[in-house]
Amino acid sequence: MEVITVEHPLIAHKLTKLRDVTTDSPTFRRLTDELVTLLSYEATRDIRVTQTEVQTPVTRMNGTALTTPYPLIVPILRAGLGMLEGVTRLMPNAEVGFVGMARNEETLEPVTYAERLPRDLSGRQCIVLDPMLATGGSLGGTLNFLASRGADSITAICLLAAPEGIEKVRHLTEELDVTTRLVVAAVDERLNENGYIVPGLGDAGDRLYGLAE
Ligand SMILES: O=P(O)(O)OC[C@H]1O[C@H](OP(=O)(O)OP(=O)(O)O)[C@H](O)[C@@H]1O
Ligand SMILES: O=c1cc[nH]c(=O)[nH]1
Ligand SMILES: [Mg+2]
Repeated sequence: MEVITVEHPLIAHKLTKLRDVTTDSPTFRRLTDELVTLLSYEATRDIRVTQTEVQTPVTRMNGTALTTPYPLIVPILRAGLGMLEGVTRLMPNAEVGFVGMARNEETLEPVTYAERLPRDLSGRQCIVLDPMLATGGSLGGTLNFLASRGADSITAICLLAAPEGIEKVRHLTEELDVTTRLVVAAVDERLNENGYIVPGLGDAGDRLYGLAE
């Protein structure tokens, strides 16, 4: 699995604001949206394209069009939903599949409560959205769903990742034999005893949408 940490002053600035405990929900949502749009620039670098002719006001020329079908966009609910608009704004015609997972905060294992994905993803590129890659259980489970339906190239966009989660997902993708890239704004130090990313930004879902229960 290729891991791309996008180093850019705008990303570092917005991520710092996002981490700030005093940042309120509306600002957190806006910053998440802006960050995912910036990360998408790197995450879509290997998106498939075809040549197309275009008539300019002056002449005809060879141009570029995204190959259809576009990559399937898959936000992992809840927190991944906060990243959806930032990607679909760039590819308005892309299809969206959904995976709903909530981590059991005692076992740290993800529980899947929703799954709405196309049955056949043979030969399809997919872009998975989740702000946090902590133990890797949630992203790993989603990669399993996509690979079992035949997806052949998966890019995950995360805001923060822990080294422990990256290693777990790396092993899994070797087993699954699916080309996977991770595009991330920062790789943090570690997980704490509660499975939270340190220094991190807290619970991304709660900061976007309020306490779950
Ligand atoms: O790598 P992991 O250890 O699986 O942890 C990461 C997951 O935890 C968070 O979701 P959460 O379970 O809090 O659900 P939520 O989005 O509804 O808040 C986050 O958005 C990831 O999906
Ligand atoms: O730090 C973490 C770990 C898991 N999920 C989050 O939202 N934050
Ligand atoms: Mg949460």
